[in-house]
Amino acid sequence: MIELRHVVKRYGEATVVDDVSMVVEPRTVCAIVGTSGSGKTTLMRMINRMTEPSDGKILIDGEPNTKLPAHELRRRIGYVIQNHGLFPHRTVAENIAAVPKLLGWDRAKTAARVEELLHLFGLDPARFANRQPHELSGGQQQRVGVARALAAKPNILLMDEPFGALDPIIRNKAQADLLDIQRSTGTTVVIVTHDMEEAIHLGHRIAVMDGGKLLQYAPPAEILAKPATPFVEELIGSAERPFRFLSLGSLEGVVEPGEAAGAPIAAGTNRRDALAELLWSGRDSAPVADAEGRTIGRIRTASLVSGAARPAA
Ligand SMILES: Nc1ncnc2c1ncn2[C@@H]1O[C@H](COP(=O)(O)OP(=O)(O)OP(=O)(O)O)[C@@H](O)[C@H]1O
Repeated sequence: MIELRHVVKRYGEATVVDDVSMVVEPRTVCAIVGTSGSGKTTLMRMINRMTEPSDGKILIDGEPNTKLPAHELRRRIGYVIQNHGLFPHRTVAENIAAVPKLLGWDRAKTAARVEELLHLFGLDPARFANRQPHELSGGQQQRVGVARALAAKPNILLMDEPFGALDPIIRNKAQADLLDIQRSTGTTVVIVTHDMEEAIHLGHRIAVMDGGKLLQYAPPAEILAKPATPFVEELIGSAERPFRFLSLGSLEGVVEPGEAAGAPIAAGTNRRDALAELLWSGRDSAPVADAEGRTIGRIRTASLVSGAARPAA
């Protein structure tokens, strides 16, 4: 658990993080969103003391983060930045092994971990382990950046706009991979992003920053349904709001008995994607199939549309 208590950062006269208190529960993803210069990165960097607060306290699993020397704390917390920050003259394997090496892991254990991570991120060790970062695509470099941050199995992973430089398709894949890995390892993730879409997709809770202040800290559904201020509402984007709301919902609850024509929609599809499929194929209903391909009922455009309405207060 990460707990921020009245955290403040000042640079000269400017207060860039202004009395922020929040708790990130273990095994969850917290997405920090806000406009440029709102203090997102500064807030996150105070967790691993890349930036020291001017005031306030940060506790990790109940202990002040000042208990360990800063460099030791940083080795225990994974950190990923936008342009991956890989060492350019080291191989992929050496990059991933950097923190285990600092922690004094033996060769065999380190090599096994590097191999495990390369497999996990879909990078065949025989092809990729000995390449240098410039011999990889942007998406591959970013995967190596995340693998490196996870190498020593940190409980906490901090990510600063990690997918900002990726094209939309690779970005979706990187987000899906992150969620899979987060679920399977139980890592607590704090991710800074400009993109509300990304925050809604990844975050169990979203922290909205503006001018150094934490305006709202709540689960995505609550941010969408009850934005705390006009700024939060603006950030959500009123035109996008119903669709973002739909994207949070599964088909469970809207599947009804009955038949429908045409290609089935997978039961694991979110409501927004299912609606898009119905609209695009010009149907007002579609069969729904489970993972084995068995039809389990149908969905109707009308019931998806009514689920996009603002929830009753
Ligand atoms: N070392 C520093 N010295 C002085 N001012 C700083 C320093 N680091 C950050 N700032 C200022 O603090 C404010 C918040 O910066 P920060 O990087 O946290 O914002 P951000 O929300 O992450 O922005 P972006 O999305 O553009 O990265 C900015 O006005 C920035 O200029």
